[in-house]
Amino acid sequence: MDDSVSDAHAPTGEMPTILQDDLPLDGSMTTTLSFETGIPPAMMDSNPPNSLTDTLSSFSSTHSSSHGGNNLSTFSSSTTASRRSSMQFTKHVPVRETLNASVVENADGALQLGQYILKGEIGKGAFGKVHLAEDANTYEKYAIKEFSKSKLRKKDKANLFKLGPRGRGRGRRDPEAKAASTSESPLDLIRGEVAILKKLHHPNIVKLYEVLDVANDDSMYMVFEYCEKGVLMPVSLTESYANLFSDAECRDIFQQIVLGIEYLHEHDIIHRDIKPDNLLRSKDSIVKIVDFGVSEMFNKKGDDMTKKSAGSPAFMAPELCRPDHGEVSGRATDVWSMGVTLYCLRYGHLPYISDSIFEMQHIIRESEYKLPEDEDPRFVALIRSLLEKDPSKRATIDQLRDDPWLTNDGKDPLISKEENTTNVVTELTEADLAGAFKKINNLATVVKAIFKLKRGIKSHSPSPSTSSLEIPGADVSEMEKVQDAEEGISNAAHVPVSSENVKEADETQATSDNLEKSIDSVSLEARPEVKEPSDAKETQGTGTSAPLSDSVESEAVKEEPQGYQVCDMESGMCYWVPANSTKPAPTSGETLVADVPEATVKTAEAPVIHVDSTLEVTEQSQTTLAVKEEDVKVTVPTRETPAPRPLSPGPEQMIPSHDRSSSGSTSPGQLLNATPRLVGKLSRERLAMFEQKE
Ligand SMILES: Nc1ncnc2c1ncn2[C@@H]1O[C@H](COP(=O)(O)OP(=O)(O)OP(=O)(O)O)[C@@H](O)[C@H]1O
Repeated sequence: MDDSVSDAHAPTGEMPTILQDDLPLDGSMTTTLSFETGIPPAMMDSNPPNSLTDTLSSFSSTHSSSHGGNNLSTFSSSTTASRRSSMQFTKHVPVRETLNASVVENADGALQLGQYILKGEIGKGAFGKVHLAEDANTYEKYAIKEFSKSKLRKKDKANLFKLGPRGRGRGRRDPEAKAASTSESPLDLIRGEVAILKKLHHPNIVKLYEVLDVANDDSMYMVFEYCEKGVLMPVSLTESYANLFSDAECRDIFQQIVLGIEYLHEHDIIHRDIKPDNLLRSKDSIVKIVDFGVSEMFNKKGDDMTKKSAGSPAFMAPELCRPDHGEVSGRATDVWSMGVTLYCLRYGHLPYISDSIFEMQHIIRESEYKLPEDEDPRFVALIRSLLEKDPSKRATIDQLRDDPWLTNDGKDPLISKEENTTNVVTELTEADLAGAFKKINNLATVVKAIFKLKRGIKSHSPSPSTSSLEIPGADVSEMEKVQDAEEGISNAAHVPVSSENVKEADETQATSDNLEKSIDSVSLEARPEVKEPSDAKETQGTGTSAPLSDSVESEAVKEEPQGYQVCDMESGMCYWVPANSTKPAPTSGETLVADVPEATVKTAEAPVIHVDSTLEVTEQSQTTLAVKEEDVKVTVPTRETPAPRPLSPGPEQMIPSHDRSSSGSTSPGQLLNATPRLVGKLSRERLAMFEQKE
């Protein structure tokens, strides 16, 4: 190996021992190669060049047209060419893991973490701040993501009652590994992301350099390459982004996204949360795919079938917008999200807009988006092939390679697939996961769980009373068992939809010292009875809680709610709780409210009720968690009543396409059993509301 070629951006300091598993199989550690000329590192391995320059020039001459340079647009010929020359497969530097880091104040009064001088906050993630940092020795800039361990722990607690290997980037593991890890530390939520990022080496994937844990402190850190130009564009549900990209810029950006995703897919990694927010740009305008928090790595080559839903609802593929969706192709869902992203880049707004997750899911499944009449027909064809509702007919990455718009009729082709994907990604192993961080105490042994519900009643005042509460069956091993059964329930994406609900929740959250952003938010919304249009285009309608965008041609007809809808704001998954004559869940007082600390309740008359109270789990035994709280009962399935269905509360109760006549038989018990989540008892006010409605 030629170690003389180094990664100019790699931080200084001792390199850790390189595990076999960290070594790219293709020798990419030896290379600093032009992405434009794209010399495969494998070629370097098999035919070591006499000099790097020789190899570059000879290879370049045979690939001189690989990026065309023929693009007629000013952007492409000037900016793109120079930018591409700086897109490099730099030397693969293994991720360093520092377990006993400290933050100290240096002589200049600045905070310093290891060799990184913290320069200020540049963003906020779900688990903490993002800092701009500078290497004290090289002055190279980095983005350092800070994670609060306590937030992660709380998130993990919430996940105890959810399913499966979920959370931030847990890769799919083999059964043995899964069995071995019956419960995991809060840091496992990041361990999966770190483990995946360790494997990746591509110009369009953000580079993770180091992970630092500060002992006896709440913080841990991930050191990323700095993407100076920030996110591609802000996406809003209410406003259009005015600073639109030109045709050539759009093409250039989308080409880079295609190359990054091709690399991931080729190595059996599904991103699952592609959107402009997760696409940053370096100072050279190189697109960097970030945030592998919900990504998944498949063990079996080509097996991308997943039952998980993840990602932000507005970018979610139609096949994921069904609670009972079963297995779907992860690659196809990424392609859909790429289509939504491209639409945003081109027009500055989303193709499907609603501030209700329910409506969003409905229109994604049933409605069409609008395109300008004078749009380039090549672009129209491309967007249609990406936003194809049938995943089996949706464009594949291979097909995109020859797309006329993307390649500008062949004048601006992509580098070859071989060049793009040569850097081999090795399979994710338990060693990767275990090695990513030092272990901390098993969360399953953590007895005290803080469970908060926000109650800020808009049109109803609370009248608290006190009761002693019990949670039967909150046994972690039992929860593990139901995890698999619950596979169909969505995975928690870390970024909630930017809906009004979320905004309200956020506002309320901001007033609470204790509220933790890290834990999922849940919304309870009134659900209109939906008449499913036989042909979506024939039906005009309004949304449940907000007018839909002009760009949406059809959706549900609104009627008086006959129950309510429970939505996980982060995953976008909703389930329907009927309020019919059988006195279902709400009036029984057994069912509701959330598995997370923050909830809003919507009904037709009282649009939003914030549920706001705090539960403190004070004891745990095999079957019981005792909780003190006002008017709230928290419960999970008991051993005697295992979850009968993989999904809550069963397809016939799931919105929006079920037959309402068949939904009345759902009992609170069924919902409870099928939903191994924390379930709260309704407050008196809330119960009264439902009783009045009946
Ligand atoms: N590598 C980076 N370079 C420059 N800025 C960054 C980088 N990573 C993050 N940021 C900034 O910080 C903001 C928040 O980071 P991030 O996107 O990771 O948060 P998030 O999506 O809420 O993530 P998470 O849920 O993973 O914590 C970004 O919008 C961006 O402005």
